[in-house]
Amino acid sequence: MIRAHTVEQVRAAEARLLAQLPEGALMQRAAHGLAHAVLDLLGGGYGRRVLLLVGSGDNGGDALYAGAVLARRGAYVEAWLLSDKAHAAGVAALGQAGGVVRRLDTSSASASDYPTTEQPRSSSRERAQRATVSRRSDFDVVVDGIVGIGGRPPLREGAAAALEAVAGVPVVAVDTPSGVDVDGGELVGPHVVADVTVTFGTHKVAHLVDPASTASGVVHLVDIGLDLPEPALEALQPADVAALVPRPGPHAQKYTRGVVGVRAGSAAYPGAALLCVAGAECGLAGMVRYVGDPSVADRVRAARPEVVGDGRVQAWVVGSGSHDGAEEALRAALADDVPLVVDADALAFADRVGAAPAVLTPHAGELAAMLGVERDEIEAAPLRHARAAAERYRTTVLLKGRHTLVAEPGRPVRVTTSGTPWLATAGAGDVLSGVIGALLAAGLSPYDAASVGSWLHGAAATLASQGGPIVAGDAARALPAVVATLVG
Ligand SMILES: NC(=O)C1=CN([C@@H]2O[C@H](COP(=O)(O)OP(=O)(O)OC[C@H]3O[C@@H](n4cnc5c(N)ncnc54)[C@H](OP(=O)(O)O)[C@@H]3O)[C@@H](O)[C@H]2O)[C@@H](O)CC1
Ligand SMILES: [K+]
Repeated sequence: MIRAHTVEQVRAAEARLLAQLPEGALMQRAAHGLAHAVLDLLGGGYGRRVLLLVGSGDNGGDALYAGAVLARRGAYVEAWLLSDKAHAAGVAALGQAGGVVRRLDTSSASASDYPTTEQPRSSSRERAQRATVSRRSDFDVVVDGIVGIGGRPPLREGAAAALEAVAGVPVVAVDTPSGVDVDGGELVGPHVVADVTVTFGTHKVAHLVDPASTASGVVHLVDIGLDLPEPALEALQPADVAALVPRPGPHAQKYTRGVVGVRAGSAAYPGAALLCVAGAECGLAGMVRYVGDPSVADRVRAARPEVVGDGRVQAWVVGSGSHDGAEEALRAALADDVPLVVDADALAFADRVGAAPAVLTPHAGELAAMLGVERDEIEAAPLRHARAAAERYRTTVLLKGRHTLVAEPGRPVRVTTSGTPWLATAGAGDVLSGVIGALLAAGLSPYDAASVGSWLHGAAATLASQGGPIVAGDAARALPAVVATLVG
């Protein structure tokens, strides 16, 4: 499991550990992990050129100490101090290791080596640009030590200008890409876009949740020994999914494995029925029933002879392509008093679900309609809105996206990081709702069914895609192979 904690949780764990360790030990752990990640990226230290962007806090301290390690490995290391409060011991350590320190907030284009003398004031943007514009391509890497968990977005003007001046150079962010909203994963102004983020102790929410995760690049976690509580967020990994995927016992038969019923599709949208059934027929439940428009039911049976008609089920999937039959389909499914997946057209009636165990599966547009906000508000803050919907409906809400979120009151939000951009294709959601329905029928809780289903769907799409285009049915067809790899 990959876990992400809030700034407050990290600070509390850090305080407990700091009390047990010699002064500076924690920062040294962080800095060495950071330095080694930079060495890995550069393929060594000797002859490499490293620029440190250093803010006023310990994030800059990490960068400076890592810079000292790199300088001792033969790298040319230059630090631009963006604040006159930069970590003093770190500055001294870098100087002793042979690094060059320039104070961008007090010096001009002819930035002199640390210590500098006070220069006439000009705007921070001008100073940064003058000091950097001729050198932007000289560096092999920029280490972003501007702000970490103490930062308040967006990035300040001087820092943003320094970043602009080195655009195009690969960036390693220290702990978090500076300027992102660390706990919310939102992007509210200028921020660093990192190629690699080296973080300490635990992941932060912004590393996993969109849109901020797009600014984090590859995230490398350095263990510094923090003892942490239940996370705010978690991302299932293959071993976690393998532990949760239902398997038939030695005496299993179709009914004990669970029967999933599909009330989806309509004469107007027969394809949704076929795709939802394709997901439900992933093999994780013992049997699939289809109930719907007779002409659609004929097509489902013609395509999938294993599918049977109405009868007892352990879970229902309702709403994909149901069109104007969605309300009635939901009413009929609720009457059975079994867990259900509420998708697409049925989401408009999600209030009727009440206390029934359920997974609501909106995309951003559908969630916007449910919460009465604009779609772009959801896209700018998916985590906040997924949580709000889970509270509002008191149930499990799966918000589809590049990194799908599963929120349930009182539980860490689960984020899906399997998948491929090629999965953004018509009908993918229909397949997903069918897969989740199968997992519910097999006995998983709504929270596990939604997060495991989403992970399997993403992994199946990645397998089917092989880096190229796919259609929704390809993901459904690849899903058994993904499960076989996991449980084999
Ligand atoms: N916790 C741990 O376990 C460990 C933590 N460690 C490291 O410590 C880091 C946290 O350090 P931190 O607390 O000193 O805060 P940090 O993020 O460096 O900067 C905050 C200062 O920046 C400023 N500032 C604020 N917003 C800004 C903006 N938008 N744009 C520009 N400047 C802005 C503001 O100062 P101001 O200028 O307002 O006085 C604020 O006080 C953490 O991320 C990790 O790297 C590791 O060493 C070891 C283990
Ligand atoms: K940073």
